[in-house]
Amino acid sequence: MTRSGLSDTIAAIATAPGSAGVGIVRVSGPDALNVADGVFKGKRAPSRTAGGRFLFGELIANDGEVLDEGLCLVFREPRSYTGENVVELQSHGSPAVLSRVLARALELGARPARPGEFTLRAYLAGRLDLAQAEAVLGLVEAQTDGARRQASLGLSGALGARVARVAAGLIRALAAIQAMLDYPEEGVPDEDRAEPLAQAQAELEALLASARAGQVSTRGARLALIGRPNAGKSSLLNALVGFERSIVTPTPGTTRDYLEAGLELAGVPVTLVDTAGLRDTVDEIEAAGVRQARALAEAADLVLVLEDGSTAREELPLDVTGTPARVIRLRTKSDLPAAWTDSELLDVSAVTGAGLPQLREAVRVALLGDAARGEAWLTTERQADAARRALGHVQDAQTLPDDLAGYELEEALRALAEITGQDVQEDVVDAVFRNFCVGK
Ligand SMILES: Nc1nc2c(ncn2[C@@H]2O[C@H](COP(=O)(O)OP(=O)(O)OP(=O)(O)O)[C@@H](O)[C@H]2O)c(=O)[nH]1
Ligand SMILES: [K+]
Ligand SMILES: [Mg+2]
Repeated sequence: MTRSGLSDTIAAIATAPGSAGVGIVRVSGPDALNVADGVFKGKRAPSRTAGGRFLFGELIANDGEVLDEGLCLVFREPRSYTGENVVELQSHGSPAVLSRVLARALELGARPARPGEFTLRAYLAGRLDLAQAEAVLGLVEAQTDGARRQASLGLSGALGARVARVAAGLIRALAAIQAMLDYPEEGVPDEDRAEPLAQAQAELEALLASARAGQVSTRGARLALIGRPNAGKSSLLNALVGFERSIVTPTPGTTRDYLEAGLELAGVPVTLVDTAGLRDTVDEIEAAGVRQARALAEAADLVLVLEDGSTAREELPLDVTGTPARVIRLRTKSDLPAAWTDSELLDVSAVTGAGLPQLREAVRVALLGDAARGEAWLTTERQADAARRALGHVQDAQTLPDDLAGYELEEALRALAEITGQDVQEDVVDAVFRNFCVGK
């Protein structure tokens, strides 16, 4: 997408494909009001709303045929989403009606909007920064409350504010360095440079720690349940999802093909993967399941390793030396008399539910770390990459003489500015908006 052609008027169906109670065609640009006049005939006096006005009336084709009854909402520039004149034509959410309304808008001089073009215009008009535009995409795509919360925080500008705090510290350090260079005889104290730099570094490290949490909370995570036959993997999956998703029997080797169940854990969209119990077996089907289980464990974001606490402990046919963040070890069937104990493992019972709250908390910590819930996180790889480069420059600045340190801090500030899009190349902006759907 390029920035040329932004002086024209665009139109698109803004609601999801398919039938629904209400559907919206959105029009933005200098001709939006003319388009509205051509496609909409009001029946009653306009009602006033905060941002503009809305009218009840009819949506009409070029030959005067009434397509549907509906509303016309007018948002005059600059008090609109894009900063331009915007009209939203609401009809019943019928694909047939919406395609005719859109066709009429195009006849009247609008052109089809490209993916993300409404939000791109909001960005170019300065109504949103780039991180906020990414948050719009995150909000549209949010499948869980956690993803929604992070997107809302991003959209509110909280991420921009967090980044601005880091930038302010760097500017303070830069000013101190400048003073040292210009007035060496004044004896500017070393702390004036060191303190804001150390603080900026800590804040950048916290921001980067939030990046993994942000990506997990938007993209979701895969959790594999792994263990010997009859360890209680299927029972635990059922207990976590709250219904009998997976077959449970006293026969070892019940689960062969793996199966998945989706749920929300700590605000994260999680896919639980139940697998075949690990053992050597001559059964061809079960052996294939065991091979698959190992591969699923490799590919998972987090592995729950289960061991039956009610029978003699057997060695796990699996290397669980993964980092603690990747593996949570469980002793199952804690409602039964313990055949062994191990303080390294978390006791759980699928039957009584004991230990499940602690398990959910352990999953939360493993997936999200200590990224604070109320704070804005970096949610895209683009943002994380810019923060990583900024941190590198800040670290370098602390080891260099003043004149070179100043240069590193300027580079760090440039990298930070990319997060909110104050200093980005057109192709980066295009890449951000390419991910949007038409109508956003
Ligand atoms: N008392 C008690 N029994 C349990 C618990 N979890 C599982 N069981 C029993 O242990 C047996 C095996 O449970 P499954 O959930 O099928 O175990 P699995 O690990 O999926 O077994 P495979 O699929 O064969 O590898 C069943 O008889 C379950 O009822 C538990 O927390 N407490
Ligand atoms: K079983
Ligand atoms: Mg099973």
